[in-house]
Amino acid sequence: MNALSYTNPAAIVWTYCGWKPLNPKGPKLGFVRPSEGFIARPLSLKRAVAVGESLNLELQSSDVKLAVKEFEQTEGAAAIRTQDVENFLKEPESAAPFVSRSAAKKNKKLEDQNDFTRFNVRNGREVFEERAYLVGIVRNGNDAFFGIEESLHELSQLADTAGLNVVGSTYQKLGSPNPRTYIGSGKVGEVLAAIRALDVETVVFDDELSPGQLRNLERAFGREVRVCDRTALILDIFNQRAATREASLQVTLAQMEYQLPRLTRMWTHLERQAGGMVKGMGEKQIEVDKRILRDRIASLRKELESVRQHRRQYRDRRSSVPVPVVSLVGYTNAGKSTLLNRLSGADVLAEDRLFATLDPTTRRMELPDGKECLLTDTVGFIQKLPTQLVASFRATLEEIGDSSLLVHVVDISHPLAKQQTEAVKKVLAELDIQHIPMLTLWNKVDRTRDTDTIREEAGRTGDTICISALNGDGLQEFCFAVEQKLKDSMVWVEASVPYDKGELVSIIHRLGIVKQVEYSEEGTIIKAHVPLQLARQLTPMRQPCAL
Ligand SMILES: Nc1nc2c(ncn2[C@@H]2O[C@H](COP(=O)(O)OP(=O)(O)OP(=O)(O)O)[C@@H](O)[C@H]2O)c(=O)[nH]1
Ligand SMILES: [Mg+2]
Repeated sequence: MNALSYTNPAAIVWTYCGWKPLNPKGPKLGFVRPSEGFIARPLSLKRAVAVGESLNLELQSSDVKLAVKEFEQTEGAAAIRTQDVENFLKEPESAAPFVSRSAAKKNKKLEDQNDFTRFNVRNGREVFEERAYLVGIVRNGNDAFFGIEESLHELSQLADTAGLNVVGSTYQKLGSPNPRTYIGSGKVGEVLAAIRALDVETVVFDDELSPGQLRNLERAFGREVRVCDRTALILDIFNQRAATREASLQVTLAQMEYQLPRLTRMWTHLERQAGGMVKGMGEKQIEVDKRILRDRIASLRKELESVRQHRRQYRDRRSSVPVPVVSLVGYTNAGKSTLLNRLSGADVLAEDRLFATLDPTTRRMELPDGKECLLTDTVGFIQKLPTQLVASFRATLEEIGDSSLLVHVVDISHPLAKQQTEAVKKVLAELDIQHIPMLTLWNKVDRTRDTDTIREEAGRTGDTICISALNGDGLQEFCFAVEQKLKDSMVWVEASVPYDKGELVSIIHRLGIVKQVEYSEEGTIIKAHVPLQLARQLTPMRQPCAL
């Protein structure tokens, strides 16, 4: 049958694919794929337009009147290339025979394998640069503080960090995400058209997808297209970046917990880099895999606990010399590591990518008055932080609770500086650390245009200092502020330190502000402002303070 005998573009598409009409005379055409006996329902009007557009077919309203109702199984339409259809429409008889979907994919895979230029080195690993397409939604009455464009922009930065090549993006306004496919079915068709037009290999969604949504979207886009969400992307980045045993255990655990309910071909990204591809897992296999996964999760938890125990002991030892700890917190890419490097001469990786730092790094830093403190760099925050990650990294984040001072680093040159600040505050609020004094740094002032206004605003906010970690602007002011804050948080003690504990006296001199020293028969009587932890150590030796 000649496809041109149909006026419905969808029908042309299906016939071209070699499908047979179910009822050639009826207005609502269904089609049967002969080899598989699969019955396709007609395309919706919207979908037909989308498919038609992707095929560059000119649609008349009379053409599409026939195309009604939802069409969910889209595999057939997806395989056709515009050029093929054009050739077919011009010369139906002599056009090249339709290349079956799997053969076309095989060819494409071979092409890919030869495409060595798409292997890039990221985080010391070879990553295949897949072509990615981003999809988000704007919820009506959205109370999120990130606009959709910004959220997608951030998603594209994440994709870039993960080693993907973003070729396009789209979004849809919805009351709430579609429970079956996250976006509406019409939009699914549109994305599918884009997948074909741009040769997309991975579609990344801006929110976490439910296991059902993931499955349905995978089905809609076909097996060769990887469907992935923001969470999977962040987990992927963390996996690539984890350097210490603890971080890599935490990430693996988070990944497995995410993977468990979604056990499909989701995690082929890394396997694909290794040259393999898990495909066509049978139901039974999935059940077996789920059990294996559960067992591994349990043993990982145990291992993680013992690693943490180790670190806790190390930390306890460290706190036996109670040097005040200043923790740098803030949104990812705010400049925390750059600041740490600048102030302590450390050599922590700082780069213009999200999540450069995963492991807390601590360095000694000298303050203007000669006192010292420990400066700790922490993992950056991000909006929509995956819950699995929050849980896994909780222990790392909780260490912030031991600090004497929190320094919130903000990239003030970022257009969304305010929203990022709020997102960080939200995570901090969940950590039960409100009692710790906080200093805010507006970093990257060298990149801002109206520096004076920003400085004025910082002045009004109080406890906010403008700096440039890059060129050193404002760092002296910052150091003085840290010194002042630490002093403010010190406790006044009067203690009689026995002579056999002479080392304590030198610690008090090193960390505290000593006001008076006297020598009695029992020991050194010392009056000083000292950090809280040191005051606790001195408790047995303390004397009642004179009022
Ligand atoms: N212009 C300018 N760039 C800066 C400044 N501070 C940091 N940067 C740049 O910002 C980027 C991110 O800096 P990092 O120090 O890696 O940021 P981070 O907060 O540690 O990021 P994560 O580890 O990902 O959380 C790097 O390219 C830095 O060179 C600054 O004061 N001015
Ligand atoms: Mg960093």
